Amino acid sequence: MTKLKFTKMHGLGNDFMVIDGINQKFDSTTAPIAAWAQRHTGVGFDQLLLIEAPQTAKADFRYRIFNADGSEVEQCGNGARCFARFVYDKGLTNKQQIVVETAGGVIVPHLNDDGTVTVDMGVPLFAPEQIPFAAIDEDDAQRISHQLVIGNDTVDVTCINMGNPHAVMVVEDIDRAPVHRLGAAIENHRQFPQRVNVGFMQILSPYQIRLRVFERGVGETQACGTGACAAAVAGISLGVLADDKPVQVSLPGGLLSISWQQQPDAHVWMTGPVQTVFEGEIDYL
Ligand SMILES: N[C@H](CCC[C@H](N)C(=O)O)C(=O)O
Repeated sequence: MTKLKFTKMHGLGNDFMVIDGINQKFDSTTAPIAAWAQRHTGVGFDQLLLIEAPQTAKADFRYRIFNADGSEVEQCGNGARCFARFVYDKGLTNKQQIVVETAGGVIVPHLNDDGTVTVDMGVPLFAPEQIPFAAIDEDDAQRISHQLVIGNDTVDVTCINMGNPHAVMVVEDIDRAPVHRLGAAIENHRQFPQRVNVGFMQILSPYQIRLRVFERGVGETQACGTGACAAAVAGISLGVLADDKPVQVSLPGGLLSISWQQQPDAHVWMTGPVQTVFEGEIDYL
């Protein structure tokens, strides 16, 4: 039995088990990821982040993301900030601007001098087939907002792909929103063939929102980076948020700043904090 070294990190309470898969053997197909994710009997985390060598010469690294239920997914915004801090602090790079491949596309974190990290999260996608979302008819397929029937409820969601799929709804008061009931129902709704992350957004001003996210494969988290990006893009697209200044997104775990101009191929930029909590090792193989 060998020991697997890992680092526990978080971005606004969205927490991660970070593994250097370059200098250690790690096989994601056999690792007990869901068991390690358990908060009472395992390490406890929302996602496991695996650092690997890049597959193309254009990138510095590849980083893979596994939810607490063991599912591998395309993108993680809070994880991208922790990834950048990890590879720099571990001496795997001396760059402060890092090009990294993910299953959801190439992103570029920038380590800022004040300790925060700014990430170019790429271009948001809206077409149903890009979410993916199974539109009910041709008219539905032309829209970015869709009506979902959930039992006796009908909810309006705006769908954005940030590398991973998001369904965002506007609510009056996120403290009273049925995040767990409706979040679970929408996550597994038949019109989301790959499931979906579900954002509950309360508009405070054209530049400020409160947000709770019921994450695919996890449940409600303290913060969701791609969810904050998706909510800001949804709000700007719906005309309830402005795009001439960053949108301040207040999540249960703290604040993210999201910038996006509503123009073709405009990139989404996210800035927020990172925290390293402890170094650990666990029996493995
Ligand atoms: N649950 C997400 C992955 C993690 C996203 C989140 N932790 C973030 O910071 O973006 C999904 O299944 O697509």
